[in-house]
Amino acid sequence: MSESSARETTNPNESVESGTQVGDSAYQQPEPDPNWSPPDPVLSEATLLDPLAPNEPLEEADADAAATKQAVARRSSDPSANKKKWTKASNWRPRMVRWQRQLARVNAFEDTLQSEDDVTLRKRSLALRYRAMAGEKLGELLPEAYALCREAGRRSLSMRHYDVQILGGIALFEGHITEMQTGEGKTLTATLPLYLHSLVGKGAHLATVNDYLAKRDAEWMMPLFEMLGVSVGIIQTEDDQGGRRKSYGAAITYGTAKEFGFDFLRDRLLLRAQNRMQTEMLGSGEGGFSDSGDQVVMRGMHFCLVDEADSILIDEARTPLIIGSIEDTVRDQIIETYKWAADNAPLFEIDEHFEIDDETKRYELTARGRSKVRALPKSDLVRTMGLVDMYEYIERSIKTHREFLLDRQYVIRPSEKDPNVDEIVIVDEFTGRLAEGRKWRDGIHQSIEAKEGVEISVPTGQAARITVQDLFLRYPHLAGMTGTAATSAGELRKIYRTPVVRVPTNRPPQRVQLPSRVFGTLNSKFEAIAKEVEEIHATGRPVLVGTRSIDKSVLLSKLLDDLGIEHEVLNANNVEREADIVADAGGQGKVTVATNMAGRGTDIKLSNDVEQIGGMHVICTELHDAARIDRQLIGRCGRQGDRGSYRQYLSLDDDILKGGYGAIKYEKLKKRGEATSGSVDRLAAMFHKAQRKVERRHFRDRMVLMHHEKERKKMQREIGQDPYLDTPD
Ligand SMILES: Nc1ncnc2c1ncn2[C@@H]1O[C@H](COP(=O)(O)OP(=O)(O)OP(=O)(O)O)[C@@H](O)[C@H]1O
Repeated sequence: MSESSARETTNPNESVESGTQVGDSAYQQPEPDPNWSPPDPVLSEATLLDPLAPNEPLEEADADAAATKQAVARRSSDPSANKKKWTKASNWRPRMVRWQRQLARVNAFEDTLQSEDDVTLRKRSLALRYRAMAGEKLGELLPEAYALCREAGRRSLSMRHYDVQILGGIALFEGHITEMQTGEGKTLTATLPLYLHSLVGKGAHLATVNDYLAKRDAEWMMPLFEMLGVSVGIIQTEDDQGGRRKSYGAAITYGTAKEFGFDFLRDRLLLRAQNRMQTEMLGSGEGGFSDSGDQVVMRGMHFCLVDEADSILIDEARTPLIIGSIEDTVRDQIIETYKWAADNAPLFEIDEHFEIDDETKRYELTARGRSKVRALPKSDLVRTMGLVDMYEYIERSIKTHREFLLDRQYVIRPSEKDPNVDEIVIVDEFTGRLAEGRKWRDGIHQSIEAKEGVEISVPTGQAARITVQDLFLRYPHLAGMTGTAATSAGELRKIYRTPVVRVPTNRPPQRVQLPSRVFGTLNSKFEAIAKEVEEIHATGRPVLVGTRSIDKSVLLSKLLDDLGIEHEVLNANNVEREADIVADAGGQGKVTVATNMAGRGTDIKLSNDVEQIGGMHVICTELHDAARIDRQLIGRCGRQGDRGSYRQYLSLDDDILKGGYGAIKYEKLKKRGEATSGSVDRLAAMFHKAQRKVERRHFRDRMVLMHHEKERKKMQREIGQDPYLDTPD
């Protein structure tokens, strides 16, 4: 079938190919420009986007937030990040001119530094630290600090920061979120502001999305920091308090946003406990000194660079971080009810016994459904549960039966604590990795445990909580990096006061988008995907196929086996071989089927021969809930100006349609889609519309959470309680 010709179909099982490129405009890669030349170190207005509209004053969400308030005030009073300066579009140009001058100053150091030995570099670094500690402005130290970093990168990692990376680093120092294309080297760029901010000795944090990336990036960049005499700490979920304290004691600390948040909460709980003890001892005449041996692990919050900023600052912001407290006294009753609901949920029929609200995704029993609940046999323990609670248990269990599926949203694994006991481990929707230690809230996790017959983890009350928004607003200096911030720029600016700038690529992008294909059914889509793999594989180009879930990676693997195509599968069940699989994936004739694990942080290097025959081809088998995740997969090809191509496959069975339009509308749309004789572009647009609907729903969830948290904290403060700690002071 020709790539360029659009055609129409009425057969749902047949592939439909769109004649033009479809979808988000962000997907559309320009044809490589033959006249392209490396970006002028001087950014042009066209390449560096204006950071949108003026910054609105941050609504004083919570007054506790004395610290938050101060942090924001400090950020605003920083001359380089002065809020007022952002209010006029005309003020954008002076900033660019300033950044260009800074870059020239960085470059001016290069020859001198290159002629110096390692010891002299380190002495320079030490001298910078003294100057910073003595109160010299970091902006003044920036040119030498960035030049030192660049030289250390060149010597220790054989990577010299490109000019565009230095410019990105300057924007980060000034509190921006920089949008850098996938594969442009965010990891190396991060070293610049981290090093500069670390000079004042208050710690610089890099927050990323998972333990794996925190460790990988820290270890990768470690030689550079070591050359400059800067210590690096890494926080991992399994670390004990002592290990954490040591890591936070380092000049630069890599960790996940989640761990930073939990450490903040644990420290806060500890401080309160110590204060209480001290007060009690004073009251009992024992004197005011107490030393329980426990110490807080963090040493304040000074600068945080958020990697994958939209993922952390936006996606993760939907759920607050919560530390659980003591066991619930009605534990047995609750466990028994979860089991009872799991056993009975499959007896309930959609429409007859329950309905699903398209907008809110809430499951609600109908009158017949409720009477069915009342009629169900129950043990004494369940019977003592309130009727309304019983309805809720059943509704929740119906939801988990329908929406939470084994090998998609979760896997069952022997527990790390006790290998004889199985446990549910969430598969992170955005990274495809196992999210060890994370649990769904609102009883969903327990409901799934009951469904799968594994031990039900005792639901706990909560002792402390913080939202991602509150956490990051506590840092006086905040910046972020991402491959895909532009779509979230408004939200980021409004909540975090961080303007978004786009940094140009170092070499021209050469990634080519092939027209999307739409199918009637999932099976016909996967068969066509397998055929495309076969065709591209025959040319020798490596192929990477991204699937949305583990079970679909297994399905495709079977189809490829049938065609006799040798391939590797990378999913959360196969983590041990990840490094080997990724190292090989860019070789000639390699085929790799991967879940979103092959997203952010997967740097597939092409072998030399592959670049000549067209680079890697990426196949996206389904749209994800966030367009950003699709772009991350696409970003595995065409990195650093390499050649590459990608194609999006869609089918009317795809989850995104159901998720976006709701079950009832989806059925109607499906019928229309099957019978459509209209434009294929319109069909594909329907999928992207569904994706935007899901994104908008998530946005609303975050706004509701923020509003709710704001009210909650106001109330806590009114009654004189710490807004982050839930049990009474
Ligand atoms: N200045 C440089 N000189 C040489 N190689 C570089 C430079 N900067 C980045 N690279 C290379 O570019 C590749 C991509 O880097 P990195 O993984 O940090 O990109 P990224 O922007 O984080 O991508 P993604 O968002 O897809 O994870 C790596 O192989 C890295 O070695």
